[in-house]
Amino acid sequence: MIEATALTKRYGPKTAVEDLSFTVRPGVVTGFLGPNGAGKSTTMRMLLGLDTPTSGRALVNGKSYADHPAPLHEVGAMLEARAIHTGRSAFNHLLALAATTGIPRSRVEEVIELVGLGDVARKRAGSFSLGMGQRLGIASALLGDPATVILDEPVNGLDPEGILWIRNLLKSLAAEGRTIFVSSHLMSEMALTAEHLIIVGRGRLIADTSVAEFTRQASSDTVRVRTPDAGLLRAQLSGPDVTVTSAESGVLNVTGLDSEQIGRIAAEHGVVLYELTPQHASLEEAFMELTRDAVEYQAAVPAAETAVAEGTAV
Ligand SMILES: Nc1ncnc2c1ncn2[C@@H]1O[C@H](COP(=O)(O)OP(=O)(O)OP(=O)(O)O)[C@@H](O)[C@H]1O
Repeated sequence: MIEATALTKRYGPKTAVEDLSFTVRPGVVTGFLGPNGAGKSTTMRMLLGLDTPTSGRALVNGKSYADHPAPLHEVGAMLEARAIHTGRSAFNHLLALAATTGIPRSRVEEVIELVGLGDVARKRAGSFSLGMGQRLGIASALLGDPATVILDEPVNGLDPEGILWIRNLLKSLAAEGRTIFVSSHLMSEMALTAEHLIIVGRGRLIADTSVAEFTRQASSDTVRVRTPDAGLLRAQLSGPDVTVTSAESGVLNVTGLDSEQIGRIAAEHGVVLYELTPQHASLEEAFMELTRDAVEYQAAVPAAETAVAEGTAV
């Protein structure tokens, strides 16, 4: 369990995290999402005692990181996958880490198998690909068999097979009852991996929601209708909450009625339909919309596009 309460971090005049409160529960993967510079890494560093909050509190399994007598058994983390001694083999890297915390050699062998590094464990970690480095970072995080696992952008730069592997691993760790908190700036990836989402922007909480709820809200209720009788159908689709727009000939975009209702009205009036499609905004679009104002370094949008986006005729 992770509990952040009114967490704030300032670096001089820069506020990286501001009054951030959330709870991460065991048993599900929780995604920590936000655009670049939103404060995800800073929050994770405070959870791990690597940064001191300016104010507020960060607890992992009921205590601050520093108050745990054996923190590696409580929380395993990967913040910087490449923070390893490149001259050492993966096996020796993990063995050295284990030795400092009284973890037996057998556990080192266990995590090497768990992350699929068995064949290369004796090779120098410096020769590892990005994916192998990520696996080694995750092996280090899991070494102490921790109840809570915190990973900062673990899928960054991985190939599809590596992404699928991490996704399945995180789900299985959560199914064992662990607390899994994983950051990303990719909504589409998190939607496939996480069950719950904490979304931040400019250091502040924007949303604390389940993936299912986020997906439901992201789905717009517009239905695209293609018909040779657009004028006739349009006249029949009236109602106080119904809006019909048309951007191209023979195509109507209808809100306020679902596809079944539109299909029935069309049938009643003998209108031929070529297409009747509910439209869904992509999760990535919904995420970008939600965090639009919180993006720190926005690309300049040409004036004409801004006008169109804001509904101004140009
Ligand atoms: N040590 C520091 N000194 C000054 N500013 C910092 C420091 N660390 C982070 N910041 C600033 O705080 C803000 C939050 O940074 P942070 O790295 O936590 O964001 P993030 O969400 O992890 O972003 P990214 O996805 O780019 O890693 C940024 O504006 C960053 O420049």
